[in-house]
Amino acid sequence: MLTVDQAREQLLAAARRIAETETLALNDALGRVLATDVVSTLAVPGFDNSAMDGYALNVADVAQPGPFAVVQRIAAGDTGVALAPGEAARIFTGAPVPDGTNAVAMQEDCNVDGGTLTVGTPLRAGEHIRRRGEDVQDGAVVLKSGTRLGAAELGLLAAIGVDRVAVVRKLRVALLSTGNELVEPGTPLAPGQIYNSNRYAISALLREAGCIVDDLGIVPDRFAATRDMLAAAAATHDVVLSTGGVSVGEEDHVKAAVESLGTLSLWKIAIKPGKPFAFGRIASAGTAQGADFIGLPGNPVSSFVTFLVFVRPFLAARLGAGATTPAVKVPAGFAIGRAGNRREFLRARLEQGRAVPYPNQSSGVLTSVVWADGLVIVPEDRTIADGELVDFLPLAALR
Ligand SMILES: Nc1nc2c(c(=O)[nH]1)N[C@H]1C(S)=C(S)[C@@H](COP(=O)(O)OP(=O)(O)OC[C@H]3O[C@@H](n4cnc5c(N)ncnc54)[C@H](O)[C@@H]3O)O[C@H]1N2
Ligand code: MOO
Repeated sequence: MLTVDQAREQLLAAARRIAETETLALNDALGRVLATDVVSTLAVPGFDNSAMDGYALNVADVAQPGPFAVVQRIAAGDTGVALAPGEAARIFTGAPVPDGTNAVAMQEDCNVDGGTLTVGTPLRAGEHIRRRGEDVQDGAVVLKSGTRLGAAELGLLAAIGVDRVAVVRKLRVALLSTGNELVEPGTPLAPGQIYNSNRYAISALLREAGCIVDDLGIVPDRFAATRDMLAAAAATHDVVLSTGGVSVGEEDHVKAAVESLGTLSLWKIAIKPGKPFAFGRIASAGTAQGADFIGLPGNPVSSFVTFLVFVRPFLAARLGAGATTPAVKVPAGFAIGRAGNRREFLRARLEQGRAVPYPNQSSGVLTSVVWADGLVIVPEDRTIADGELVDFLPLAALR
């Protein structure tokens, strides 16, 4: 068996970075990956400005509490004129401080009587002034190529006046489901049949990972049809992903068809759930190097977990982005007395700061993933004592 780390390393090494880019308006770029570094052509803030509603003055001019003569009024969007010694300006948050200012007094600390200001609380030089460039300096690299654009990144791009960004084009993924027992929701079940849940869960995970998904449905149970479908998918997609049919005893045409069109490695990975996992490449006339093939295990929790642990970082690498798995240390709200030989990802919740696993950890129980807000990592060959610190991966950070 490969360890989780070995499997991840091999996948990342095989991930060919997408070179094509497109330029999008900021509002269309949410979740996309920056294709170039972004350098600011201006400073933010662009000018020294007031952090408070109050009075701009110079504490070196007049011994506090004053008096200062209030001679001008500067609102946000206005510009003032330089202060002479002993003068103050009525000023509002965000307004440029006039030359000669070295502090702003909050209006709550001020007493104004007929244009004469006294300040009740002693002020230090620099207080309540936001300096030019304290957020972004002119010429600074504000975001690096490979950054995934979230709400904060889009706000920062707007703050430096950028309205369009070059991003890596989306990955095109063909999704197929294998299994004669599968039926689509909306259709009645015959004995022995189950609903195709992976199709919906994995399609959603792919879209959350920034992919365009073409859902090819349930593969027909014939070799030639399967091979033709895979060849066509590989010609027009970056990745072909299937669920089911990767374990040992399976009568499954996907594996044979992938092998007839390219290469396939069936991996046994020391991970629970999700031990069987297939990875390969399908050659095609349409693309120079063909499409990647990923075969996820059929059990719904196994496909979900292996997607998060392996496929998500692989797709991110193809887009030139990093995918972090930000584990936090939390005390175990459980104990495991017998060490296993696979690294286990328990579906768990934080309750009073302790990680509590869902009672049924079977790889068919999708309720465990819905219930959980994270995955506890139980290392291979280890027991866990109640209260011991364990790694917890918040699901929200993995999607
Ligand atoms: N003798 C062995 N049997 C199994 C092994 C093994 O090592 N030796 N591994 C087990 C493990 S671990 C897993 S995980 C599964 C993976 O099997 P496959 O990837 O071949 O998946 P299937 O056999 O097709 O299905 C497994 C399970 O999942 C259900 N399924 C499949 N597709 C879907 C879908 N789209 N939506 C909902 N549920 C689906 C399927 O009905 C089965 O119940 O193999 C073990 N066996
Ligand atoms: O590893 Mo399998 O994924 O237990 O069900």
